[in-house]
Amino acid sequence: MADLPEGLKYLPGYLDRPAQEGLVDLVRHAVADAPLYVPVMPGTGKPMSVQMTNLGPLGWVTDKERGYRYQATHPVTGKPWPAIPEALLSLWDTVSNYPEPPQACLVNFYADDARMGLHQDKDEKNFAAPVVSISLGNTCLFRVGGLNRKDPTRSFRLASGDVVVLGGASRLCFHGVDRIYPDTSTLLKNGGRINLTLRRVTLL
Ligand SMILES: O=C(O)CCC(=O)C(=O)O
Ligand SMILES: [Fe+2]
Repeated sequence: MADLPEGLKYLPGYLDRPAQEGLVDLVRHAVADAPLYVPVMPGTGKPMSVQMTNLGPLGWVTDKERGYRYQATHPVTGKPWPAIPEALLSLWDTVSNYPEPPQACLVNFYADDARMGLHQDKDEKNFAAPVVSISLGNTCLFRVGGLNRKDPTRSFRLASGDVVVLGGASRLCFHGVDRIYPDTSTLLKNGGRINLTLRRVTLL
């Protein structure tokens, strides 16, 4: 696709249907142990429209008082996050071009009316490693811009099985999800969209 930021890899249809079903199954099992919860914005305490959980030694969390950060335990259960499944570690190995494994897999669940505002992924200490994003379920409208919030953006749809790698010069590009298109996939029985992002958090 033309005009994508340098370093952004867009891999449409990267995962076939059986691979997508396998990942949904793994996510379902993980969510039984580490339930989805509603994160709130720092300061205002405003709830996000996306529900979240994590896999891996570290997980991205946010709350009113302490803001955005990574921590080793689920904020509701207090338990360590479930492990990142082998299928995701191997996907990272194939597409990340980074020698160390991911330390966090953020699981975002979007109901069909959820969205995610334009933001940078910058709570990691490691910007050399890419963020690898996997889309499952209903198609979304994804927007990506530049390194400044006001830079021009371009939008494209991410369908179930698509993978995006925000690496290199695109690692800190602003991005967000403007909308979910209902009934565009049969993968999730009750609709909505799951996004998984694999991240390296620490430098070493
Ligand atoms: O849902 C997506 O495609 C993007 C998610 C995202 O940007 C994030 O979790 O930081
Ligand atoms: Fe992001």
